[in-house]
Amino acid sequence: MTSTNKYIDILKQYKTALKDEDIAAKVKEIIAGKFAENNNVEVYKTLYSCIDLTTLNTTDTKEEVWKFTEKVNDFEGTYPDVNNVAAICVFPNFAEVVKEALTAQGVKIACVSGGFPSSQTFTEVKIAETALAVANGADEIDIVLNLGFFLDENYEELCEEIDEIKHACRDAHLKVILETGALKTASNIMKASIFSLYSGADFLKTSTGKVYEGASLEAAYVMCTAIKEYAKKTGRKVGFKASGGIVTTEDAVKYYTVVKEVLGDEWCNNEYFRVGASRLANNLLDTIKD
Ligand SMILES: O=C[C@H](O)COP(=O)(O)O
Repeated sequence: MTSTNKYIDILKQYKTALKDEDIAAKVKEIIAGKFAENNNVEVYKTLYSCIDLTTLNTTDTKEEVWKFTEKVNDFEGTYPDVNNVAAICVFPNFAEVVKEALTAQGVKIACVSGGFPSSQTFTEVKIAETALAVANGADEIDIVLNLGFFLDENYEELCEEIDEIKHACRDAHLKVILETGALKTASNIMKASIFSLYSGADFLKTSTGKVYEGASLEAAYVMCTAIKEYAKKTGRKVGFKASGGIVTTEDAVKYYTVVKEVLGDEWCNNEYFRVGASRLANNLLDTIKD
């Protein structure tokens, strides 16, 4: 068997021929039936603790990243019954700054890597960037799947590259971003999810929040379905991260609702669910205070 066949055989174990209109109908049904029961302050608090608080600006400076981290430190004890965010997410060259500034307990350092956000660079560069981020303090690495390989159906190189980056992560968790806005169809999103899962992803993440359309509930539904089926077949639980354009409490509760309905309560905590966002945290706090 050639190694290309190996990847085709993996796909055959899953239902990958999905109709976009069926997925849209399913999501509509879930939100109509279940959103209201999750739209409460306890869920807002859980969501706050699932945030990967993100700054990914071309203009970010060391001083700004330091101040950004201090805000997370200052949060401790401000709301005694609200846990801090899950992680601070920055460009890899700022891992060291966050590591030095961070005093808040339990908050992880997440770094985008691997030629983020395009993923268009040499595999060797992606590996080196990842290894440097980890050496500088990253607990979590967010990379973008190589969409060029995916669209070329070059599944072998696609999966091997993720696997090599996973090794460079050592003990750090690897999140694989599918860039669902570029993949467009539910079938593509399902296939990209499966390849990422079998290449060692610890989390599947929807989007970079750059250039392409960000997260969608339909993409979340497909990715969570892949995670569920994969967990059933292999016994390995992989997390889900929604990111890109998630701003309001209502947006966040909708993603929580999809995760809960597809994956269940076991996934509704920051070990298995994250929301990557630069603008959500204060909105959630405002709704918690009201
Ligand atoms: O990974 C996180 C995203 O880049 C955040 O996107 P956002 O700025 O739309 O919240």
